[in-house]
Amino acid sequence: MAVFTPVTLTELSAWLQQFSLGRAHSIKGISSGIENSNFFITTDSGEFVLTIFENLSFEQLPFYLHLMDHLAQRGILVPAPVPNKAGHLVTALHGKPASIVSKLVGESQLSPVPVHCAEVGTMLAKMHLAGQDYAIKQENLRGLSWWVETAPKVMGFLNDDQQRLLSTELAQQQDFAASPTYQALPRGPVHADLFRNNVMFNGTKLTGFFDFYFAGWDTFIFDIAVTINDWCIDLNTGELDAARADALIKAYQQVRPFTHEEQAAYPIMLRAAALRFWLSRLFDFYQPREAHMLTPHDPTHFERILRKRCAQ
Ligand SMILES: Nc1ncnc2c1ncn2[C@@H]1O[C@H](COP(=O)(O)OP(=O)(O)OP(=O)(O)O)[C@@H](O)[C@H]1O
Ligand SMILES: N[C@@H](CCO)C(=O)O
Repeated sequence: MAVFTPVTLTELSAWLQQFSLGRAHSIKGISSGIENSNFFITTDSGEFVLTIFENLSFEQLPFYLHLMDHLAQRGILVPAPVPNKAGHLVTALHGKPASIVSKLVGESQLSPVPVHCAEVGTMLAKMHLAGQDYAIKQENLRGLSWWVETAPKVMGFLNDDQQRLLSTELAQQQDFAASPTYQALPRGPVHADLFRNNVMFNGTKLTGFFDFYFAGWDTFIFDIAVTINDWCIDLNTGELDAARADALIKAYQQVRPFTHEEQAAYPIMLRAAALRFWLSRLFDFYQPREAHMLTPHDPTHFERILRKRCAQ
């Protein structure tokens, strides 16, 4: 279970006094996350999710929490952050930044069909539009600069063929990032990690996007590519499923049509999105942090997706 920072009910009860949520009834660690320590908590006011941030700083966090607040106020289905009595969305718990957000109803749809992908496409486009007047700017911390910084740290663990793939793809992404097409891509605050396990559904109805802690300013088409690379592929082969990808893109474009530059950038952005998660998974695999029974995600999954997207 990936709880890096354990919290007891007694500790929660004391900490919760700064909120207007009444008494704490229960706390239960959530095992599925790999980035932060997450807990379902029950209080006099109902059920919430408590997150202790393991990597993000007090300075970086307002971007994510105010973004969720901004989006929620514009009708995008996302968890609402709960302020403490002083109005702060982030406060220290065990010396680390922590926050409470509302608990979404529903469950993850891990075997999506086109109707789920269409729901995701529609909400993603609405989210991109709703974020356009968001005032706080913070770059995608897992963007190109991080790829350049991280590649040398994992290179020594790779075989020759993998090293070639990583170096070549990184160079091509750097070239593309310097191109006029890339510079002209529409951008804003994006989720940047909208995988199947970060969306809730009730049946075929989408009930929320969550886990915004990799969000940042980046191109909308990168966000779309990250989403397609998870929602619209066969997990066993890495092949794109045309019916699911078409459903997602068509639904997205009914709300926000692609620009000419986005059409052009789509194939290389599918590769960029695969590279980003290959790298982060390699990094987590070879440089693991302390956690109670953490199981890192398989890096070869995104290596295979990257190879497939390159071959297309
Ligand atoms: N607001 C929420 N409402 C309901 N469930 C939530 C909420 N936030 C998190 N969860 C639950 O907690 C689990 C882990 O949360 P989350 O994905 O945010 O963790 P994480 O550490 O950032 O993980 P990862 O980066 O691997 O996705 C989710 O799969 C979901 O079941
Ligand atoms: N979605 C990421 C985990 C970080 O949120 C992955 O599957 O590698």
